Amino acid sequence: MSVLDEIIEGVRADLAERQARVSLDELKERAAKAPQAKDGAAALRGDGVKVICEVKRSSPSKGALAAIADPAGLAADYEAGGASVISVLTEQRRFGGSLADLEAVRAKVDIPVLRKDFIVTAYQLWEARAYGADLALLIVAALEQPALESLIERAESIGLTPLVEVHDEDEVERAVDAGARVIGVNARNLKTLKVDRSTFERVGPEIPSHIVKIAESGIRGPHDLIAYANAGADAVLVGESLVTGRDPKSAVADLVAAGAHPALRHGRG
Ligand SMILES: O=C(O)c1ccccc1NCC(=O)[C@H](O)[C@H](O)COP(=O)(O)O
Repeated sequence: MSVLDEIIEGVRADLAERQARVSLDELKERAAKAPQAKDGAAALRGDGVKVICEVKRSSPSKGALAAIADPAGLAADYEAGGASVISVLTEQRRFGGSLADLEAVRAKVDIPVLRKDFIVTAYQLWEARAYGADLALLIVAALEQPALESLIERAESIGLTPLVEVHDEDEVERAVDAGARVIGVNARNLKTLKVDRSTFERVGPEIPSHIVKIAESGIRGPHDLIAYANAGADAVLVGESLVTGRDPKSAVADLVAAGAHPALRHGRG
């Protein structure tokens, strides 16, 4: 069984437990009361390279990274540093996240919030909206094509921007065929968990220009952002280097400054 399969097995078990406690109708009622979703795609477009900052306590590849007693406070620091979107890992078993983290972050920041999880059912999309997310991650490798298509459609219909994650050229084709407007290329191989930063250089050019392109994983600082920008990224998604650093707000500000450098403007507008 691959790491992804193992993670999804745990996700499905936790999901069954939540579904037994909270009906879909209750979630929909809660979603109806949530603040209107912000436009996640718009937040990632424009001049320069935008920065998505992640609330990440632990990971299958590295184990414990940071305790993060106050996820909302961390997200506020990210926002103050100039982040365009906050990513909240809500998977519990391997990443130490929760829907409570998502709710707390949503209540604290004004920028769009991404629910980063292993979404395999529409119920999880309703959860995302009910707890205040504006974007939701859909991983192509975790979904058969009909499920990918229907989850993208459902996400859009309830106001969420789907961030569709790919790892290779075939997955880009599947994401585009399914109607993705925002695609993230993850440099972390989900079978080996190794990060290969050249993945974006290879896979990014396969993504049509009208789609927002995000480079995910392995960004250690401005030099990695610049490399991804030069390969055509509109945004980068950063977790580990921010949560393990001493000053997340300044680290984000350094990334944002690098991303706003006039030399990087590739004119998406
Ligand atoms: O981070 C992991 O070990 C991991 C393993 C299996 C599936 C997903 C995983 N991470 C999720 C992510 O995509 C990253 O948290 C995100 O791209 C940020 O990456 P990084 O800056 O390298 O923490």
